[in-house]
Amino acid sequence: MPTPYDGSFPQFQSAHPNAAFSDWLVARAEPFWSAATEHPFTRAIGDGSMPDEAYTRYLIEDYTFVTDLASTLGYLVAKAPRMQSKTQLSAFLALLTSEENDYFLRSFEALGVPASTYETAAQGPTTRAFADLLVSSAGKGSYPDGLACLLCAEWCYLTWGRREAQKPKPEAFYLAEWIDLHAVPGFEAFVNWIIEEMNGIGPTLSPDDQDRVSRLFRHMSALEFAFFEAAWTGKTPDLPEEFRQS
Ligand SMILES: Cc1ncc(C[n+]2csc(CCO)c2C)c(N)n1
Repeated sequence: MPTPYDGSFPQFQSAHPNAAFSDWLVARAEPFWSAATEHPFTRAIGDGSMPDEAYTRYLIEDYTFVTDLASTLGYLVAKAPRMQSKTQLSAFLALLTSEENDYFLRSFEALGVPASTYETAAQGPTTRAFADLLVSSAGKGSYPDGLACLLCAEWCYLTWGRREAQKPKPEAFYLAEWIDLHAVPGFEAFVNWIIEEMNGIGPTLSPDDQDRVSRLFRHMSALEFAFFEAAWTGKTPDLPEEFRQS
């Protein structure tokens, strides 16, 4: 696994003249960024080795989390400084609250999960920590704080989605569609927009704000890893020491 870069953004730019702010965020988020985007769970989605039990655990947790993501996007629409940004974020919010719900319902049916289970499921501790960081950063923090968390969540999914889309399609529709959803051009365009938005704003922030944004992106990367790990193993993973009290 790659080791983290621990310098500032200007230091990173002197060493890598073509580097963007988002490249610095990824470099600072290692080894968690790679551990999340290359998690065995993400490879199993595309290679036919996914146990039903693990995928069921994952979807039940993810279904609860999508509600929190919708709240996050609401905060970001409110805080975005420009109309063009509000347009992008609200279009994604509309997608998230319509088509995606249908995917979950069809998948639960195929996996034999009754509505009484997925409608009332309480979030496990990892999902709660993940959703809390996302919602509180967007709600209580600044626009760049919330954007950094959204960037991590969506870019992580685009990264594994594009990789798994190179493999032959899995038989189960819920696996094939989950890959498609994260590898289609519309999703890629949205993630590229978040990357560009962050690359535009990041360099204008104070050193303290840049540092905080990078710590949020790093913390989110660790929680994305933990989210896959919880689904994959059926156990709650311990978070690394550095994230325990923040
Ligand atoms: C834990 C977790 N992290 C990120 C995503 C990514 N994500 C959330 S909504 C959405 C839009 C289209 O699916 C995407 C990519 C997820 N699902 N679950």
